[in-house]
Amino acid sequence: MTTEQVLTFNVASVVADVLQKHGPRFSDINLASRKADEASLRRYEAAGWLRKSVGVVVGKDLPAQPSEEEFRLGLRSGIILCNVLNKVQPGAVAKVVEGPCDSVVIPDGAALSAFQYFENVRNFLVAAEELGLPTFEASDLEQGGKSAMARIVNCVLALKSYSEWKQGGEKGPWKYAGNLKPSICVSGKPFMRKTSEPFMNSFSRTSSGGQKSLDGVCSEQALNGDLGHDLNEAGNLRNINVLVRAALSDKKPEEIPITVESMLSKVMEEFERRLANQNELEVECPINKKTEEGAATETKGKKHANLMSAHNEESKTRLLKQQMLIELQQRDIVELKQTLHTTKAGMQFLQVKYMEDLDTLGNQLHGLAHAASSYQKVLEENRKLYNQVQDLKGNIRVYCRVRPFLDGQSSFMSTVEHIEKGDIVITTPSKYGKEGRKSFSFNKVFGPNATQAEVFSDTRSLIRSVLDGYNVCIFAYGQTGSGKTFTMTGPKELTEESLGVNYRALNDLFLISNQRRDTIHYDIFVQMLEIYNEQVRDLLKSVTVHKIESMCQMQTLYLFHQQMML
Ligand SMILES: Nc1ncnc2c1ncn2[C@@H]1O[C@H](COP(=O)(O)OP(=O)(O)OP(=O)(O)O)[C@@H](O)[C@H]1O
Repeated sequence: MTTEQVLTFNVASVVADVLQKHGPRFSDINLASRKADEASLRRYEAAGWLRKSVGVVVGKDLPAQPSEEEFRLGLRSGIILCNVLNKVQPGAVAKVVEGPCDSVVIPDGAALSAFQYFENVRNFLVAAEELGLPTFEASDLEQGGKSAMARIVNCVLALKSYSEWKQGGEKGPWKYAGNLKPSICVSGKPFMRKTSEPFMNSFSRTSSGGQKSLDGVCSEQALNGDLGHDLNEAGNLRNINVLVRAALSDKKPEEIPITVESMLSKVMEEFERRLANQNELEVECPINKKTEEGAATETKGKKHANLMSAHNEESKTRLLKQQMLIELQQRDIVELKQTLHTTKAGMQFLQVKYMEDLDTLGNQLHGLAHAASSYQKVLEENRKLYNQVQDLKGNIRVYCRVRPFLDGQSSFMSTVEHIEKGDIVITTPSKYGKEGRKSFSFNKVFGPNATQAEVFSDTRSLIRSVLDGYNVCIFAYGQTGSGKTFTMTGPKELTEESLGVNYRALNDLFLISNQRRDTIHYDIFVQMLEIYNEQVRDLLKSVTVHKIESMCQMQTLYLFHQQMML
């Protein structure tokens, strides 16, 4: 086929058909919803044009963007349709019933009005058919339904197209939906009103003249399932985008070029098939060979050729874009792989380092445990040595403390002549010679000025021996008023400095036991006893009295009362 010939189909519809037929998952992209949107757009277009054509007053019943039902009701009376048709083709409808009953009130208004409507609709349909427009059935306006609406909208849009063709000066043959208008194709066939035909038959879109005209073919094509694609080229272009995306959406990047290639080859096949069909049709239809139509056909052919090349260009551009996208994604994948590799290596390095750190920590812990056990051994050794020192110092230690003069006593009455470390010399003025001067030796002698802390300092080491498991006994001995209570407890008004041996010993006992609490658990018990006139009295259990003999058998005694007598 040469480019001079006219294409009776558009390229976009071929591509859309192929994509619909072969595009995978086409049904998944909600075809129904897309068709509904498309139908709505077409309906709005038809309604808008009708309203514009007939004006606000006549078109008051038809909203600008009507629903299917509103569209049907708006056109049901046929008034708008007839008026529009008369505007496009003056005199096409001879009589238009403007009111439901021409202002005559009829009791059974609804039925009669319906008849009046049929009259309008019938007249419109007859006139439209004579013009070669795709028509619908009068019952379509009564019953409604999707396919009925599609037929009505198609008819209105065809009328619109026809009107635009006329307004454009009727240049070239009028074509709608890719088919030449039969009034031009079929030469010598005048427009004929068929008002004399039976009412219902006159509404049939296929029965005109008892045979199917080219209009009929056109109508049939327009009314089949692909109505929207064949009628609206711009819509087809939009659809192609949607279909291409749908066909490629679930494909892997490496599959896209193969898929696109296969789609294009199918488009070419379909295109060639349709060309062949058209050739056959042209052979059968000598009308197309009219010389007066040659120029127009040539122009149309060129237009289609241009359109085809534009489509090819567009397809190539799209293919290039997709290839670029694929390359970009492949680069991203390579980068991601590298990142993954680096991260993996980093993780492995961290794992090795973590294991090394764990080993080091384990070794250090082992060293610490070893040091701790050594420390315990050293500590034990130290304890033994400490207590051996205590033994060497003497198991029994005797200290002497000289009480100072009390208030009211004169110091020149003192019998203490001399004190030096562990020795004290006492003089008795009433006796002379050897008897008047006596010397005594102790572990240590504390003079009248010795403080409570100094007295306790020599006793302190024994408290630690108690906690090491040794028995210790501390007691004070002396005549009445010599200062036993003062040394062991302290004065009546106690201060930190004046605390006696008992308080200080107990403080040390709890302090050391607390320091050792992590390694040794101590239970500490206290007894408070009074021994008087050879009788022992438990001050915490005042009823129990023991003989002094039984008391002597006790191996451990932590605390002694200041008046303990042996
Ligand atoms: N080193 C001292 N410094 C100051 N005052 C002391 C000292 N020793 C004892 N005194 C005082 O001497 C007095 C008698 O002391 P304390 O009561 O301790 O004697 P005691 O031996 O316990 O007597 P008793 O056997 O009758 O109970 C108290 O008033 C006490 O405060």
